[in-house]
Amino acid sequence: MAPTCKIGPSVLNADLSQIAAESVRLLDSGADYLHLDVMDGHFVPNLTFGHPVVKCLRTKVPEAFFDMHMMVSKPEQWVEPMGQAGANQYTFHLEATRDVSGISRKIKEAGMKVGIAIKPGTPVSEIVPHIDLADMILIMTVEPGFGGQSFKTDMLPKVEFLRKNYPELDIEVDGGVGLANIDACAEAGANMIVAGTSIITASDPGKVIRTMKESVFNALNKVHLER
Ligand SMILES: O=C(CO)[C@H](O)[C@H](O)COP(=O)(O)O
Ligand SMILES: [Fe+2]
Repeated sequence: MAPTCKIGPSVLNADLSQIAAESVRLLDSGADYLHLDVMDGHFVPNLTFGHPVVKCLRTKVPEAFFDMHMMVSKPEQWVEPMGQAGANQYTFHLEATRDVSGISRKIKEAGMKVGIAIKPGTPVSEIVPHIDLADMILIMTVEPGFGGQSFKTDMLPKVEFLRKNYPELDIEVDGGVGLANIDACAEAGANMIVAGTSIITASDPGKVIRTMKESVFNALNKVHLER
């Protein structure tokens, strides 16, 4: 099935004391899912929140798709707690595990979709042997750890490679994405767009989300027409 366009704002740079209200505001602005950044202070030099927060958030946001970006050193450790907390997709970093098939099986057994992320320094070729295990591949367009960083355009060839070789794959970009680079992301073939700062700080988040959706929709349509 052809990939569809989905915009998933990250709440990383939102007012985390109001994470539920901020999540509702983003969903009411047209977000297709929520991208929740979990950091353990080991895999990345920053610390955010874990499954207890996700469990509470789920009670306030019962319907939304929670895309967990697990920037943690021991991703296996948090699979079951996140599944029980109500997460829908569990995206671990390829660099954080030696047993991709084992953790992927655990994620599916916990009732979640499998996401595999790679950092800017990891070649896209390293993901190829595992591609059949994944529901989604996340191409980091910043060094993971902080929101508000500058977009790394040189990551887009990784997206192009994946889209060319896996036309049905969900491909997500994450980090520094905004209106200045959404067309490049869409034309490279990304169909799941994570944007934090550019949406959270916008005076009209709905307008930013609609503009991003239009860009990705046009790019997906163009590819479809060229086939
Ligand atoms: O994974 C992340 C950082 O490691 C965040 O999801 C990403 O940075 C989103 O925030 P922004 O759009 O502000 O870059
Ligand atoms: Fe993220």
